[in-house]
Amino acid sequence: MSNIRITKQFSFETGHALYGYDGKCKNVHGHSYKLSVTVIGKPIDNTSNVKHGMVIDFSDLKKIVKNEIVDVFDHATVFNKNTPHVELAKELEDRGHNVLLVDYQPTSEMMVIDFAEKIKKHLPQHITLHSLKLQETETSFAEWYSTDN
Ligand SMILES: Nc1nc2c(c(=O)[nH]1)N=C([C@H](O)[C@H](O)COP(=O)(O)OP(=O)(O)OP(=O)(O)O)CN2
Ligand SMILES: [Zn+2]
Repeated sequence: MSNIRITKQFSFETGHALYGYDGKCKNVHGHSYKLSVTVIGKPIDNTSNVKHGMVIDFSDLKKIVKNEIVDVFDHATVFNKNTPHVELAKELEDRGHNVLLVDYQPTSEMMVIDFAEKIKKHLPQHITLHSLKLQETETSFAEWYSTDN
């Protein structure tokens, strides 16, 4: 049976600020992120399996990515907890805002690395994470490929 790549796409709205950056993205601002998740595996070849013909049910992939990423990042503001932004984060949290502290600079590169680790932990054994594409704006995106790592 051939190996097949399948992809599911997601979107979420997230705020962030790049502490120490020398451009406008040092300010708190937000993006409508688009995330494409591609996994690779062989379609199940067993007529008595309800998932016959599927690498992984798109809805099972959706559950993993929704639980691990979309529901966590959507309408949250992400700050690097290793910077003075942690004080701003605390103030916002105390005022009831949805704040997410991460231990990295929240660029699209670093977020996609984080997402890859989170998704890999929850995939069934016979499925491999092939790649992720995180689109921050219409013209900017970062990609993670298993073959590069
Ligand atoms: N390598 C990276 N560079 C930048 C990142 C990043 O995550 N990785 N992030 C930002 C900002 O957060 C923001 O995304 C601005 O990006 P940019 O593409 O510069 O956005 P613009 O709207 O100015 O782009 P246009 O050229 O107008 O489409 C900055 N850099
Ligand atoms: Zn940004």
